[in-house]
Amino acid sequence: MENNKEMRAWLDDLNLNHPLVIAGPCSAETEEQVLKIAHELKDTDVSYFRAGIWKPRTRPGMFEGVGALGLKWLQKVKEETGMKVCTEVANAAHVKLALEHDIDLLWIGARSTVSPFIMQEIADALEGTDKPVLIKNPVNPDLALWLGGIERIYKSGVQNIGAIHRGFSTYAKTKFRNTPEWQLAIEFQNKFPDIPLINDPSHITGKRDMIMEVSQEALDLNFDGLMIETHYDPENAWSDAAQQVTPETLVQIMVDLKIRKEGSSEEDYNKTLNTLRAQIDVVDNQIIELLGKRMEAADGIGALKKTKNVAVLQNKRWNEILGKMVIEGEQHGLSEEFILRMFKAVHQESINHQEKIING
Ligand SMILES: O=C(O)C(=O)C[C@]1(C(=O)O)C=C[C@@H](O)C=C1
Repeated sequence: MENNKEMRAWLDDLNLNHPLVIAGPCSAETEEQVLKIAHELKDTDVSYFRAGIWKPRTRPGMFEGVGALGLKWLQKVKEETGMKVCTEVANAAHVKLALEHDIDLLWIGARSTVSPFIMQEIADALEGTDKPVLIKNPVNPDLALWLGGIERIYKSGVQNIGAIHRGFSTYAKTKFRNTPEWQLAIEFQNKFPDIPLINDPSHITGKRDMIMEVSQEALDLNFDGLMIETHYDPENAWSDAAQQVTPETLVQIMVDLKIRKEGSSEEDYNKTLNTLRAQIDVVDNQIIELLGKRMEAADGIGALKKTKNVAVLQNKRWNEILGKMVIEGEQHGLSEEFILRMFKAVHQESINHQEKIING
């Protein structure tokens, strides 16, 4: 699969002057609930009304969605509000039913994207459809698996394609429900700049009061749109109650979000930008030179350890370095998270160098 300008045609054809907005409840609960939310979203920036009807839940016995009945409610939303509608599909039977009910856009969830077998089954069922199909990232931060899933759908003749970034599972406790790992989204855009990329702040944050900040970060990183779970009574929603916002809050978020331009043609801006970029280029070269010097010293240590048969890993020394660098970093406005990530990478490179020498 190669990047291709046509991949974003379905989005460009909407001619929006704002990011694409997909909103609606996590789950369709009742016909009244679906229609009430849809009417509240009707005259807003929302282009696609969403509602989950087949819900993949972590444990059995939880509310697993109303099933095919919900497709009729989505059809009613279309008739009554004129909004396009969308839902998640997780197997060939879902695809068949969704297409039969003329659902306008389908998405594939993170728990499906992890499985090449289920992705192939869904791809085969979608063959040749002109409905846009959006593929959520797999639960684990694996860009190749995400792209592989998209490729399966694309290869079955689905031209109108897109991706949803919903964050990634992690064992570590973080402030997110699913950590965004923004680097992965950036890499995605570098490889496929024309596949529309939609951010899902609801699943990334798991908390409604963080949705604004994550949505803004997504727009700052050139995302094409947002999918935000919306319910008139979030606290009493049948699923994901903590992360849904009311239609009023959604409208306010859309007003408050700053939409960034790709660049500016103003001369002053470009002059200053170029000066600052030149500074960055100089510093980047210095960093590389210094890292090279650091590795030369590590090579020396490796050679020395080889003569005395001493282990490469020296945890006491390593912890001293980390502790000192975190404090030093703080004094230079560098976050602990960054310092830890950076020095762990430096340490690993040093170990790799020494391994070569000691076992060479
Ligand atoms: O000080 C050492 O013994 C080293 O091998 C250097 C170094 C480092 O790169 O800073 C690398 C490996 C050890 O775990 C500790 C520190």
